[in-house]
Amino acid sequence: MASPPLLQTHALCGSRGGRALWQGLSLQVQPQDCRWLRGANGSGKTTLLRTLAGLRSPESGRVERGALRYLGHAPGVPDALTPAEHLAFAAQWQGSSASSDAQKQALQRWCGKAWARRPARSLSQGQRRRAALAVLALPQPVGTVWLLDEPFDALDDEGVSLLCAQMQAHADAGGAVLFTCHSQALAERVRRGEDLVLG
Ligand SMILES: Nc1ncnc2c1ncn2[C@@H]1O[C@H](COP(=O)(O)OP(=O)(O)OP(=O)(O)O)[C@@H](O)[C@H]1O
Repeated sequence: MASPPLLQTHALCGSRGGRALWQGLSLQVQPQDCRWLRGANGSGKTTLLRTLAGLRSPESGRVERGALRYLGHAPGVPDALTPAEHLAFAAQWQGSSASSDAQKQALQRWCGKAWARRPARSLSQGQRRRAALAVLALPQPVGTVWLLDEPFDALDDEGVSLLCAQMQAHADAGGAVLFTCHSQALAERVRRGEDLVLG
């Protein structure tokens, strides 16, 4: 028997500034999916991810969701926090059982020793992106869906490989990923399951 979807939408419609972006979208995200959400600039990818995450109301229709992690286009690490503090705050906020060991491992994997305890305001875009991505390495419920908006932005080659491995391992473990990315070559390194195309 097929597994139940981890996230699904029913006749979802979305618009922005009076312009319809998508209509009647019935999407099912299954365990082990790693799906590329693609479309031209302005086609509504960010708006859709935010709607799926519950950060924005749809025009009509509904979303059924379980555990999820949303990472926006901007890394979203507050200026005043260090990557270590951001991770500790995220672990607490998620109510995750992330031990200090799990936090340490996530920090070591993603953030350099030289800057993991410096305020984000003093970090580069790539370092900030890494601090945001470290949160995904914390323990989380089985079947969590990751909604990632341009997660490869600003990463160097090593960061890209690390993220590809993290996305694949998450899908292998029964989670799912829906991601945007403007590079076909990058998307092809991780995509699994049908693309979702807007526009
Ligand atoms: N604050 C806003 N007010 C009105 N319209 C907006 C606003 N922000 C975005 N839009 C419009 O909503 C549409 C969808 O934007 P969205 O950011 O979801 O697209 P996108 O596919 O993620 O684009 P990109 O590939 O450029 O990141 C665009 O046509 C944009 O002009």
